[in-house]
Amino acid sequence: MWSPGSDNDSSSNKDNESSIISIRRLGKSFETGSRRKTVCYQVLKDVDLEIRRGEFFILLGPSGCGKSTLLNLIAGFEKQTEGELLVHGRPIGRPEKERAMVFQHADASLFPWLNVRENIEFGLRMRGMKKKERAEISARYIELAGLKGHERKFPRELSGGMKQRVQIARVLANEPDILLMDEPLGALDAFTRRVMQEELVRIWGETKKTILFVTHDIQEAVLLGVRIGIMSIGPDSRVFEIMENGLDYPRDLTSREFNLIQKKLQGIFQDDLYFHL
Ligand SMILES: Nc1ncnc2c1ncn2[C@@H]1O[C@H](COP(=O)(O)OP(=O)(O)OP(=O)(O)O)[C@@H](O)[C@H]1O
Repeated sequence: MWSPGSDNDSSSNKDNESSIISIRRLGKSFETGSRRKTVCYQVLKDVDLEIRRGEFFILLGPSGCGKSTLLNLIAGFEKQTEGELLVHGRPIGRPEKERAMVFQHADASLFPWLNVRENIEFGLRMRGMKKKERAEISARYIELAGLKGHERKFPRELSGGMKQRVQIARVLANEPDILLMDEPLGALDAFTRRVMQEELVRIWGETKKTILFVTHDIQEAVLLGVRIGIMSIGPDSRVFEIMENGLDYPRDLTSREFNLIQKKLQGIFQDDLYFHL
């Protein structure tokens, strides 16, 4: 058992506390409609958020509030319309390997003609890394993601949970600083999802990566997050509250403390005030 923020970072406490992502008064709007009549839809407005190095941060909010939009901005897939978004103190340009995205549907991101090992090595090969070094790195992440013995299988021969493991291993092989996870377990059955939640906590503990994880599942948020950023309903969505979750890992879904946090979050979403934020 270990506590959030205790032994999860081998670097100094100062480093542990420092921000890796700084978001100030961030806004994002989209122009929609036809060429004749365009409508501006303001998804995010005045988002302020600091993500600490090495933390497991959850973005929690209902469908359509703008969680993926915020993740896409951090990934560099989209550009903000207002405000500031800094990673390592620098404005974000294009997508880079230091900020890696894990998508909900692994099928869309894995190459069907490559086996597990080749999929994991893909980014390394593209960067011109030598075969021996690639093999060492992929072996490490195959082991870490629990894929040993499945290296030669193709995506079509894998279960949903295994495909998600391959996606995570491939992302980790590129040594990102930040993992951006957009409902990565949303497409899995309940049993596999539970297993993968535990695995993710283990992988996070072993790699010390900063994880920004999007979900609309309150139980998942309490199970995984060190801090939980709660988003208001769109349009003009923002992170209006951040809840600290100091429960030790691995977390017990049946414990009184777990249920108290879960109930507190449920209360926020059921309160009439939430709909008028
Ligand atoms: N490229 C786009 N053009 C126009 N509108 C967009 C675009 N991308 C997102 N939106 C709108 O922004 C809003 C937020 O979408 P987003 O996917 O970020 O929400 P979400 O909280 O991730 O939802 P879910 O949990 O259902 O995935 C939605 O109303 C969506 O229609």
